[in-house]
Amino acid sequence: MDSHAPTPAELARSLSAWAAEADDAAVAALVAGNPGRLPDDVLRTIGRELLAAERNRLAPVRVAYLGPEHSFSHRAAALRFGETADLCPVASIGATFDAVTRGETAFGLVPVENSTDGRVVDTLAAFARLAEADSSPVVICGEVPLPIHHHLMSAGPRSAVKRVYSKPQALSQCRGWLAENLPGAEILPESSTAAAAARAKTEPGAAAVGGERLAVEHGLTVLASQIEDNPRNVTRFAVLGTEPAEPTGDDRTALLLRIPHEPGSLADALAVFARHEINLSLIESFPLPGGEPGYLFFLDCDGHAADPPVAACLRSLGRVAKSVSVLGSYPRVREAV
Ligand SMILES: O=C(O)C(=O)C[C@]1(C(=O)O)C=C[C@@H](O)C=C1
Repeated sequence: MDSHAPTPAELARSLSAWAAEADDAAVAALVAGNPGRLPDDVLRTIGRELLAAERNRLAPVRVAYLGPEHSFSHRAAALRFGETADLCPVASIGATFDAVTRGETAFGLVPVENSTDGRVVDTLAAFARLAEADSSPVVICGEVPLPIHHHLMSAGPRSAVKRVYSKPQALSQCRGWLAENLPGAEILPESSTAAAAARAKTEPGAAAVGGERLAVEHGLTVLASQIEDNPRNVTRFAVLGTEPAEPTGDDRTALLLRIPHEPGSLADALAVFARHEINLSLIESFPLPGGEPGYLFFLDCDGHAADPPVAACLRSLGRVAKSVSVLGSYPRVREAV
């Protein structure tokens, strides 16, 4: 018998872990039986928000995200935990990890990879630090694939734009459009799309690249819409938490692998996945922290670390790698929301 009564924080964590999957099933059923004239996506949003509001009423959940408000990370956090959750903006991706590590928030949302621009370096660097520290309680317990549409916004007219600010990943996702349409403008980094919009509001000659909501909230004019180079631009966010997610039968596992810096060691590691018939959906190399020669490899594979085939694969991998860290196993979300 479990004699330990859950604390409010534990209750909040397990409620929201439960609710994310339950929401998916409940909302799918609601949409399948859509009785009225509301479009399915509107019904889906209402269903999700109502369930999240009830969950947050029972046990409010705190979630850290790269702010300020109305960044894409904010959007991903609101989609996953509801607008009624206690959504806490922080200044950087590293600070999102810190908030969860220190228990200041139960969860955090961080961008991992983008369909146009690839990996988000700050996030991989934070995971690399986490694996080095190996006592960290932080795990990936979910994912949010979010369609990303960028807009050029400013307080002044397009003819006055001399500088364009945004997060480097956002600027890179619009690289072609910016080169073609604003060849004379300086392209400058900001800590987030939301920070760029705040700057565009006050700095003459400045424009920002970011989501439409930023223009509304800051009273900026949208000078050009949907300027991303790839119309199917999607960023996948990881949900950070401290409770591992249970297997669901359709999961993904994120791994960090350190292998000997010698010929054939990557091929040996990949051969283990082939032998165990485990499919890989991501592989990224990353320089070792501290400048040692060699690389870390981030891998995503199908299945949960507790599934017998994945567990067997991880055991074999342990024999060819210097170290294998499981960053988290979590339910796969197949469709961007
Ligand atoms: O700047 C933001 O709005 C963020 O949430 C960060 C971020 C990222 O770094 O990938 C998230 C989604 C988009 O790809 C662009 C920017």
